[in-house]
Amino acid sequence: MEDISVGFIGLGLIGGSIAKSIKKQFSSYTLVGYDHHIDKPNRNLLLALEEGTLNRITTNLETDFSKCDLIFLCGPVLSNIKYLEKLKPHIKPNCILTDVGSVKGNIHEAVKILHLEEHFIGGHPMAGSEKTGYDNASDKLLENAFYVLTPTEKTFPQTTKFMEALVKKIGALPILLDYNTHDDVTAAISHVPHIIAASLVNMVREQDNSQEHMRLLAAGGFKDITRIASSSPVMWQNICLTNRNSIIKFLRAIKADIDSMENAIIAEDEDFLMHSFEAAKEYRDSISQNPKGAMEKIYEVYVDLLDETGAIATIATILASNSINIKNIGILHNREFEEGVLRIELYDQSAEKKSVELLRHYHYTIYER
Ligand SMILES: NC(=O)C1=CN([C@@H]2O[C@H](COP(=O)(O)OP(=O)(O)OC[C@H]3O[C@@H](n4cnc5c(N)ncnc54)[C@H](O)[C@@H]3O)[C@@H](O)[C@H]2O)C=CC1
Ligand SMILES: O=C(O)C(=O)Cc1ccc(O)cc1
Repeated sequence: MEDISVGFIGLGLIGGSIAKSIKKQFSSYTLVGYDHHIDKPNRNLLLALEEGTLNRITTNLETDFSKCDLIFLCGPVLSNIKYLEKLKPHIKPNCILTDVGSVKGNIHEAVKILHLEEHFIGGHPMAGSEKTGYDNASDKLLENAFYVLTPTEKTFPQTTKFMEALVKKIGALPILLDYNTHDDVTAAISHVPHIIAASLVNMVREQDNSQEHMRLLAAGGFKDITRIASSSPVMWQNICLTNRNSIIKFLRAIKADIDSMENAIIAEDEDFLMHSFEAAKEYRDSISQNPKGAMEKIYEVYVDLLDETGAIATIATILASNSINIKNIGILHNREFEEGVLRIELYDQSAEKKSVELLRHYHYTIYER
């Protein structure tokens, strides 16, 4: 990629991490930063300039961003939208505008109204943390994380290609989605979980006794499920205000589920409770331990185990002697496989296909799921 000028509006955790990664991969690119204190540059920008991540900081969008080939909008989702209008009269004809916001529908609507579709491609790195600010930014933050891009039919193919290449170069995994699908998916796996984490913390805060025993005894499970409640309040307020339909849909679904659990507890319905926890465990266990928390495709084979000594070793040997590496192996007991079945996780689709063929060849019973 030829040397270009890249602008950042908002240089906190995500903007800072992208800027650091780009600077590391493309040291000759010119990086310019702007943040929301118009009169005096803020701490995030000064730190990034001092470290050499940014070449320049500016308080003047009109002059400095008119030279940019690529501009990242990295503030809270509602503020990103406001910058579209401010930037429109000043950007170069071939400038690419992108954002990192957790909601995509709202910014795409604004882009349409402003006739900026030929400049804009939405983005959302599916990685981050409960921390904020440039102090916590890292060139490693996006490594191996999915990075959603939301081109539309108006996006130039070369813009999509350029962004895919850039995302790969900074170590993330580009995935193209339409913006409505993005907003539905993230409502279920990110936005509603955040609301639940916040509600759980608030429930404990309100229900604790005067000696604060709940706060004192809050243990691993509570801390795991509520870590994200420490995230930036303004960011989550903006997300809730912009992805309303999808969030409301999934909040209603989970409220219905909690109601069913409550009814089962009132009715002492042992089976219902057992099946609910079993189904949750099975699905959760099937989500592999990706370090960034992203859901990746799982390649797996289920095999009936013969009741004889060394049965697992025989299967492992068949696969190993055919150069198939096993990622994970274990016996699974659940309602579907009451007697137990051997679950073998592989690294890719071709290993999965080859394993099925081989084990069938050796007369093993394979279950397709
Ligand atoms: N925190 C996370 O884990 C993730 C956040 N996102 C999205 O990334 C965006 C930024 O989030 P973070 O970097 O985490 O937040 P942050 O709080 O670390 O950084 C936000 C930056 O934007 C600046 N800012 C705020 N309002 C502004 C305005 N009106 N004009 C210019 N600058 C402004 C702040 O000064 C700060 O430097 C949000 O849209 C969020 O939805 C996306 C993926 C993950
Ligand atoms: O901290 C975590 O585990 C997160 O899930 C961070 C996060 C927050 C918002 C996003 O849009 C994407 C990722």
